[in-house]
Amino acid sequence: MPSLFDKLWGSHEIAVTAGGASIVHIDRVFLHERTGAAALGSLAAAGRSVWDAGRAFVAMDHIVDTRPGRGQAGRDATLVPGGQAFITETRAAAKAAGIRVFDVGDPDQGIMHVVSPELGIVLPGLTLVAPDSHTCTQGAVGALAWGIGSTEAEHALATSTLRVSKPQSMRVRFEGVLAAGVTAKDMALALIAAHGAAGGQGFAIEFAGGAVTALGMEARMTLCNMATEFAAFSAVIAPDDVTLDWLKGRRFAPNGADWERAVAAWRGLVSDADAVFDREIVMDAGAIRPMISWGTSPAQSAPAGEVVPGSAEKALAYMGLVAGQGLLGLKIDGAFIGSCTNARLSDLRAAAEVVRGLRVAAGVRALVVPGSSAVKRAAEAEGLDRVFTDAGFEWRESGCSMCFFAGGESFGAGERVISSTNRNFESRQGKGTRTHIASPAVVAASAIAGVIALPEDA
Ligand SMILES: CC(C)[C@H](C(=O)O)[C@@H](O)C(=O)O
Ligand code: SF4
Repeated sequence: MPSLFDKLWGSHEIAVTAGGASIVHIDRVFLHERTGAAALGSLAAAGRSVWDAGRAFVAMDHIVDTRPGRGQAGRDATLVPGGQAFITETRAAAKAAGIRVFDVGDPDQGIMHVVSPELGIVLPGLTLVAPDSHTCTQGAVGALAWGIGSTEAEHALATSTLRVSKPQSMRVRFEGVLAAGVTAKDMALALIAAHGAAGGQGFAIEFAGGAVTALGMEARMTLCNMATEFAAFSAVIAPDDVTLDWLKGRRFAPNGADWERAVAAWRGLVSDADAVFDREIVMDAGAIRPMISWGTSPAQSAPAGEVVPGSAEKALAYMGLVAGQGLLGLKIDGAFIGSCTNARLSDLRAAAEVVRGLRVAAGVRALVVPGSSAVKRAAEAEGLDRVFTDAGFEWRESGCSMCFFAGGESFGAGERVISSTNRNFESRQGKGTRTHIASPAVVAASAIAGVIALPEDA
């Protein structure tokens, strides 16, 4: 009868308050330098301490310099004016609290939502919170992971609990088989385009169905990552052999007999056949095409090749588009491959496959920013860095980089950028920058073509 979400919630709910909110046990807290100092600082100022520092982690990712060779500029380098304090204060506070920091220069540094699964910090059946909206990425391994505010992070650090209103449950089933060249990013954009940017609001989503179980682990993270742009509370995928194979041997994952015991428990983390959901959506995976956003919300996305609709004048004006216009063939100024959505090894491989032996079009600024330092090393071991740099891409150090303007670097006003990130909001990648979001392969193809293009046209 219970769904996966019911099982995760039920195993963590400690009490229900008179007002009906739940008190939930929190297994892991992840912080980053943009919001971490606030949480740790007010905790210390209140004279409280971290309940279990061994279950808290900090990643330096949001505002750290990602330009090649940042090491020489010092580990506190940032292009955010006045931003150094975020880095130094977060580091000092974490150190004082005994919390592990994945710092600049550390081989484990990277974007928190990439690093945490990569190291096996997030595991099936756990609850994990972080003051970052894309925390639900980590639900892809079968954990209940969601984004919170700094004040809640302070509370979670101090008590290993949180007060939360129980979300409703939704299952999104992608049935059928994806066509060649269609990715998890396209599945997410198709879902959000069909049901709106607020379609998941108030819901903990379980992604299921044949097209989801057929995804590799990293693609599952892409799908769960985009649940934030669907306004969902969180997203989860039931752990299966794909999950277990991917997690086995990760540094913080259990090993030996502990691993066997854990696996036996994780096998039960599935929705029962007769589980009831507050809402269910079924998507025909076979009908999904490569998606590209045309507006200023991920919901304003359409299959490549379709024309821009006439329903959103403000978004079209911002994007410099007119109704009835096609996106393919539109001239671009920038191409960005990076972020917690699409900068894992499989993403970089897919993009490299497209650019191998080709050159970025004149006038296009193209960048690849690996999601973690480990992804960067693995890509370099395969020679992917050379594939990109030979083609004319910048090959960066890991971090959030130009996924968001607040990282300190940006594209120019009016510039059209195709990006493997998750948000195409106004000024997200620079004041007045026009962002189109798409899969890494489509971004790579467009960089080569100099216009928005599909891999088969690059
Ligand atoms: C800076 C941070 C709080 C923010 C978030 O919560 O999502 C960022 O990661 C983003 O993607 O906009
Ligand atoms: S990569 Fe982008 S979306 Fe992800 S955490 Fe960083 S800023 Fe947010």
